[in-house]
Amino acid sequence: MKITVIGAGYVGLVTAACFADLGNEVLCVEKVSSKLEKLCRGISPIYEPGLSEMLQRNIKEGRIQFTDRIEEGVRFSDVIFLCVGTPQGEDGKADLSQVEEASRQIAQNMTDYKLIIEKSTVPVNTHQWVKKTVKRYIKDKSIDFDVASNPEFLREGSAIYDFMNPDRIVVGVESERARKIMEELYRPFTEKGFPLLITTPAAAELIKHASNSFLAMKISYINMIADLCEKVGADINEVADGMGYDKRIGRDFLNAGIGYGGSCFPKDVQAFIKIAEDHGLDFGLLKETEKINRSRRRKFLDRIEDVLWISKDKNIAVWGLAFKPNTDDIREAPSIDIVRELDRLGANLRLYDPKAMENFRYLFPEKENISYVEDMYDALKDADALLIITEWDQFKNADLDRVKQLMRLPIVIDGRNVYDPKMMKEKGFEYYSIGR
Ligand SMILES: NC(=O)C1=CN([C@@H]2O[C@H](COP(=O)(O)OP(=O)(O)OC[C@H]3O[C@@H](n4cnc5c(N)ncnc54)[C@H](O)[C@@H]3O)[C@@H](O)[C@H]2O)C=CC1
Ligand SMILES: O=C(O)[C@H]1O[C@H](OP(=O)(O)OP(=O)(O)OC[C@H]2O[C@@H](n3ccc(=O)[nH]c3=O)[C@H](O)[C@@H]2O)[C@H](O)[C@@H](O)[C@@H]1O
Repeated sequence: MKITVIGAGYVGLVTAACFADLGNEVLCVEKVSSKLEKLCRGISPIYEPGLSEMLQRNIKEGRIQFTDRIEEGVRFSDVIFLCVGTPQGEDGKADLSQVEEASRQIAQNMTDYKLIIEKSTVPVNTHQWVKKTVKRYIKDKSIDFDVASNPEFLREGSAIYDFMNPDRIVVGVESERARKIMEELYRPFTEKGFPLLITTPAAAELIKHASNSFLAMKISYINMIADLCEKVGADINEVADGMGYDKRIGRDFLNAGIGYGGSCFPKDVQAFIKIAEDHGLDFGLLKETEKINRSRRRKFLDRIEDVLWISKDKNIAVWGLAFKPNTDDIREAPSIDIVRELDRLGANLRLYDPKAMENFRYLFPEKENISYVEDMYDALKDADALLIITEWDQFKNADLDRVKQLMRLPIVIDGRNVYDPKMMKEKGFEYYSIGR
């Protein structure tokens, strides 16, 4: 099948690469010239495990191409995925200007039938607005078109695996024609037994926001339990394991820590609160979810101040800047608030992340008290404390004897519960983690 993907970000690029890898012919439209220039040279502008190799393979075999010309994208195929950004806008509402712009551009270039598929996360009933916009801007009003909702559930860091092995595929359609195209598109998945749910577009849009908000709520819930564990001397991991064995609860997303970040949970929870509000409902549960999440970063900073007494002039090593492991994405990462505050307090910070340092440097350029190191152990020389903010595997597998040897003081403040407290104590560390 021929497919057009608009927007080559984390979702668009993975969608384009995976559909190409499944044998489709894909044209990906990206308006940012620096990204496009890289893509045309076969270089992924983002880090996502396996993505570069997949892109290169499919470029070589002629199944994927890139352009910045939307008219080319509209001409190329009848199936157009909208994978543009829907960032947080004013008052926490989703900013839909990229969706509106792309819908308008598609309409202005349409000369025959198109199926426009929202893959971006959008508020319920956005498909109505996309339809209205296309109807307004289309030149030939007799041209038929459909709008479908096909939310994406991939996680950064395991995006290709998630896309290729979905728990479910959700497709919201209004016409038989659209349903048939979507079923054909996802046949390689349904043939392997992955479930495909056909719903209305409104239900599909809601499923996405409801799922993300539920997962965020699960994280805030376990973080509250972690606080309780600290008060009563229980271990949050034991509690989470004990809860997780119950199939109705499940162990996933019960990892306590410094809270969720990333480009989606924070903005999607906010947007869902606003969506409810727009329909006269007070989603207090999600407001609390958000409040708990925000307080995690402050709590971690308070812990640092409690342990070090004064952060000023202390040498602090920071391991992990990305909002989660296996990505270079730092959008809404807890590291941002933590580094900003420690910088304000006058600490000397030596930062390390396997993939996210380039992005972090844009926000925090190197200066007298902020430096970046290429080797995680170099961050530790004469350090008064080590902070762990992202649970990359290389931190889990660190040579702890070497860590201790390099540091001035063997203090580790771990925001992601990477190590076993008993083992750390035996090794002579002063070790602080979450909920244990
Ligand atoms: N990042 C993630 O893990 C997931 C994101 N989503 C949702 O998918 C959507 C996209 O997210 P990301 O890929 O993270 O965003 P992103 O910001 O990384 O990518 C969006 C891309 O679209 C491009 N773009 C915008 N308007 C365009 C236009 N008119 N023509 C051509 N290119 C255009 C932008 O330049 C940008 O490169 C959002 O709604 C997000 O909530 C859903 C599931 C997972
Ligand atoms: O809509 C989206 O963009 C995506 O949002 C999340 O994916 P993502 O943000 O990429 O990564 P997650 O693995 O969900 O982690 C999000 C944040 O929650 C934190 N987290 C996750 C799990 C956990 O148990 N505890 C916890 O603090 C992570 O550290 C991270 O900061 C969802 O998991 C995806 O299903 C969804 O498609």
